[in-house]
Amino acid sequence: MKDSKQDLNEALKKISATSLGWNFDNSYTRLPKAFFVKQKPTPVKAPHIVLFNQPLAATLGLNAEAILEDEASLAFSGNTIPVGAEPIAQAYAGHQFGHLNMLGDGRAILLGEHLTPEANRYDIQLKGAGVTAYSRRGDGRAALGPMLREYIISEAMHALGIPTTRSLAVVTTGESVYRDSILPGAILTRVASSHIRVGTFQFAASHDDPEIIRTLADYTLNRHFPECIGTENKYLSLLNAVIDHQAKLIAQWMQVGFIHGVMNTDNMSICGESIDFGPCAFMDSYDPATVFSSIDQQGRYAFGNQPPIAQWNLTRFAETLLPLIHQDVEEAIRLAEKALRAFADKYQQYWLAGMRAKLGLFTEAPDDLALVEELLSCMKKNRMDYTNTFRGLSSSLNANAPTAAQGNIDTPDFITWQQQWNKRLSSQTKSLDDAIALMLKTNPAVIPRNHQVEAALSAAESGDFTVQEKLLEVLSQPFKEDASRASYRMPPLPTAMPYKTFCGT
Ligand SMILES: Nc1ncnc2c1ncn2[C@@H]1O[C@H](COP(=O)(O)OP(=O)(O)OP(=O)(O)O)[C@@H](O)[C@H]1O
Repeated sequence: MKDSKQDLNEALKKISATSLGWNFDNSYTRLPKAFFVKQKPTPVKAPHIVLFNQPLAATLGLNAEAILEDEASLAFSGNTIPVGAEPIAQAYAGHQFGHLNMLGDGRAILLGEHLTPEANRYDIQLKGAGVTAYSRRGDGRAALGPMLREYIISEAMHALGIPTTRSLAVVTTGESVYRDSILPGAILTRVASSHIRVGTFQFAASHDDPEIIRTLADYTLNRHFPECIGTENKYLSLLNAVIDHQAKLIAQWMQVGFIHGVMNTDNMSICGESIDFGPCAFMDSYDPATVFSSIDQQGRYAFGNQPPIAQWNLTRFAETLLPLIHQDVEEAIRLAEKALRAFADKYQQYWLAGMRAKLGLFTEAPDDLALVEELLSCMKKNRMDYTNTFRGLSSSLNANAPTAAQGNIDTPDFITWQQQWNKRLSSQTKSLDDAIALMLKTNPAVIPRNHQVEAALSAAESGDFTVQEKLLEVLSQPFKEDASRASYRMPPLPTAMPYKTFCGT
């Protein structure tokens, strides 16, 4: 992006709409009118682009090098609408902490679907772009801190190899938003394979018309699961595919210690991407009861509850599909229940396969589950750091490791566990070097530590984006380890106050 202070005129506005190279094809707007309302973003006073994701722009096939800073500020604030975009707010419902509500994009506006040169389809959405028909009593806006947080965490998740929506840009608006205090406003450009949520199906099912839900299911099959279309019962196949994707996703979250924090059904994406990074955070010391969100008083969305909550959400999804799965209600329920029961097995398989890799194991042995569970209970008892313990395991095997076995300790239970694990490793035909290599690409050295994220956000709120830029750079290579990154691996001080996250800002 070139730095330019040239004045903006109408001609430039027209260029800005096209010069990025958007290629919109808005299939969602061809759905029945119930699914969305047409809604343009509300222009903001003084848009200024503060973050732009060049690698993601390249993935999307955009001409990011060519765009001027002022053009980008207009384009990513919604002050100009790209040619071909058909801005809408999407309707959806959602079980929020167990209670069903009718929702919809209250502060997000979908510009449209961009087709990359390889014909991959991505939703381009502006989050914080103004009021919509679904805003209820909200102002349609977002504060800078939470949008930067979503940018950091979503990009960190991507670098960890976890399916996720992504962040293309953050623009400050020059306007204030009023929460508990007065905060700077911002807009995030979110990129997603789609924004079809479990809640979108719940919204469709709330209509007394099976054709509405069939239309959404067919649309979803075409867009995300074309391989299911030719099967004997394509709607049951859809249910199975969504269950499978979620089992895999949640297993990946559990392997890196990610706590989503607000797994409401409107925050579960049908295509299996992580979405909505409001109150999420990564766990430091291992404890399945860990909760960071200030509003999750019962621990509904605690770390260890994420797999059963995913199954609960999938059950709500299955309910919406019942009329499509079979004409006979009892048979439909029987088929759906069978599919849902498979979630636990699938999840366990994905999780155990991932945990084996974290321990450098290439083969399967009957005692592996017990080996993993013993390590976790030792970590819990000794309050060991989840990320550093796993990363430290490979250093403990390697006398030439770049750093000391950071995170590992010498309590009798951990030493006994290490002996069992070493025995298990030596039963493999693969070499120890192979095991170490597997572990080093499976166990991240760096995750978005809560205190690092907060430091980046508070610097940004006072106008200094360099802390965030450095953090983003480190997080873009989470498996890399060198002395310059050592401070990013430090857990919070034991004396630090318990960390709290907040959503809805
Ligand atoms: N400031 C706001 N103005 C209007 N609606 C809002 C506002 N904040 C949240 N909402 C709406 O409240 C609902 C729940 O909010 P939540 O914080 O889970 O979503 P979000 O972060 O805005 O959106 P998403 O799930 O798309 O990431 C959503 O329908 C959202 O659009």
